[in-house]
Amino acid sequence: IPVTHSSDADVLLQFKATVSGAEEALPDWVSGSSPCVHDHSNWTGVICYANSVFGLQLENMKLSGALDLDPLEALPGLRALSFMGNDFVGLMPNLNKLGALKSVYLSRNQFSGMIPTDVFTQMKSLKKVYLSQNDFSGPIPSSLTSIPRLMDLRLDGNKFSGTIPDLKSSSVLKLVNVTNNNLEGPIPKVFSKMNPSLFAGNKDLCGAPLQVSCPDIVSSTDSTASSQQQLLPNSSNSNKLSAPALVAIIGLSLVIILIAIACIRRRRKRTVAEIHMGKNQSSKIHEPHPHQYHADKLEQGFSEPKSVAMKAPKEVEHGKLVFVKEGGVRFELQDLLKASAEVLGSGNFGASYKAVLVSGHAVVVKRFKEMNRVGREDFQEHMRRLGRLSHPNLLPLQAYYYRKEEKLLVTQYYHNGSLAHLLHGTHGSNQPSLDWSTRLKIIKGVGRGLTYLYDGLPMLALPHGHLKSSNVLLDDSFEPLLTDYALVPVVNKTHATQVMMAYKSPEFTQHGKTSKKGDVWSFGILILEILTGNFPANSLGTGKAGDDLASWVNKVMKEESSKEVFDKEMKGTKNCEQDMLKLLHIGLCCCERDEEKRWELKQAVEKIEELKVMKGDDENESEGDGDGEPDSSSYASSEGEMMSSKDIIEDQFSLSKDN
Ligand SMILES: Nc1ncnc2c1ncn2[C@@H]1O[C@H](COP(=O)(O)OP(=O)(O)OP(=O)(O)O)[C@@H](O)[C@H]1O
Repeated sequence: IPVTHSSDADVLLQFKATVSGAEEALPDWVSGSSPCVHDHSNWTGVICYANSVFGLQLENMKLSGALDLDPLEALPGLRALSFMGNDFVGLMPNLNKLGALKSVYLSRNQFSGMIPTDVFTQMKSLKKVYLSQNDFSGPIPSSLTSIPRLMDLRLDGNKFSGTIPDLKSSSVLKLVNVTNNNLEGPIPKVFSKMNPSLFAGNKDLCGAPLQVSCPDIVSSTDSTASSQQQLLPNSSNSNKLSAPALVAIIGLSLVIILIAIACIRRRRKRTVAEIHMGKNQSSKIHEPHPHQYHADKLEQGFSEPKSVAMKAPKEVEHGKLVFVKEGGVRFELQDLLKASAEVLGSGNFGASYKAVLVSGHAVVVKRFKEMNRVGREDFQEHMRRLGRLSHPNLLPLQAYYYRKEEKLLVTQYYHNGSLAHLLHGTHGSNQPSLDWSTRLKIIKGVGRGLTYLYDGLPMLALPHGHLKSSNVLLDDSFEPLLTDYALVPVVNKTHATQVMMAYKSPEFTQHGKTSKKGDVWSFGILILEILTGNFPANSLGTGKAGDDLASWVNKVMKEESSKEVFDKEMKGTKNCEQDMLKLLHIGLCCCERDEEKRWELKQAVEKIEELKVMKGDDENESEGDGDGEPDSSSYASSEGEMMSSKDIIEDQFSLSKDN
């Protein structure tokens, strides 16, 4: 039997002995057995390739204490390490002896202190460095600038201070996230085109992409001064100006002032027109026919957002935003109104705007009409309840504004947008269609978020109530975040029954009653939408019974073949067909028309969790990520929990290919 060299086992056992909590978390790491057998992992959290250990994925295992990586030096094939979501403390572990690593994931621990400047000096192969949500302080280590292939750097949620080093040496850097630190000074030019929200929540950062200009530094003042000297007559010469020259200068200034006034007027007009356009779109969206809804939705919801001024609701100027969570960035309603805003779309309740505050913090403000089911006090109590919820797959509510006629709910902005946008919107060539492993990861996350809502809000008849693909946002690593959840108790009943997803369920449309399984039905539709790539128009409108997505899937499976059901744009499906069929079956069981026979959420989620997130190995997966590697879609590369062995295997492939 081809097994790992005994030395790999010895090394891992030696490492295990240094980690608190490993005894309970890694019971199958025992002497006498082997971490890899026939190329497959035989020990928890060990990833194997060519019968040797090349990855450790020890995430969310309650491991604690200091992390000493030195014993791992003796694993020649080691390329990826993930310890995310544990309770490790102390200084940043020493990576210097692990020079061949390609990915290091240490997010969501309690590492602290300054990171030595030279920690990454020997790490020439690193591509992904995740240090988010720890307690690191001091400057961002400058040795990061010496990593030639660094693609993805996450430093958010720490206490890094000082300036951001200029990472221009890494020509392939695609994403850097430094939100919520204490950074200051100019943002290096190389990041000027990135999303401003990736720099939000810092002490004093300035320059593009933020809309905060940096104070003049001496050299630029000097150069401005010298260029001014060239353009304007200096004082000693000014006496010598002739009368015609003076007339020309005054005339020119007047023309410039007139042009500026004209531009400001035109700009104002355009802004007002754009606001009107937003209103028209929102009235269009209430057209009764479901297909019309789809077409309008695609047209307005998924197109490029437009810049507008966010209009203050009447009297809003005097109101106060109420923040529902401790900590985090604080701002006033006035700051929101002053912020530059874009319409993201007009939904069933009102428009949603993206607003970028002067600090660079990007938020979404959703205006809710038809939200008067309860009075002010009960509304506030419900918002506080929502504020107490916390789960990686729920978009947290940050703040709300209450006024009888209209409410505003404020959440963080996510630049990847919604699942609906990714499935049905137009995406450029740099954003290929979602692959199988990413789709499964999204469904798993939605299931986890729903389970949390069911456990956290047992008193609600419909804990989500409005689950659909435009209410599933995606973070940078394509982890899903549910939004617009738990609003049924505060939405006017008639409006809720007309527009909210759970009221489109068969039991409500046929018998006018709701049950907790209404959310399961929406989940089933969402699963089918994700697998087929078809927009579930009928589940949103008043489609005939038997004319919905589930019936379509059943029909195609019966009359043609199950293969025909799946989205043709879904890549990475090779060798995953069994799991795809299983998931399709789970989706159908959640869509069962007979509520009695329909699965419980728990059952569905357990079945989904049994499916492993593994990337398929389609030969035709050719979209590169810019450095000639087979790991095509940037989003399939994992953020911690979903880092599959295949992901890491592909890292290994790319490494051997690069060398
Ligand atoms: N926090 C956010 N970050 C990024 N995009 C968002 C955010 N919240 C909403 N969006 C996007 O803005 C668009 C409009 O959302 P909105 O919630 O107003 O309408 P909807 O989800 O289409 O319909 P409904 O009102 O029925 O929920 C959608 O494409 C949605 O995905």
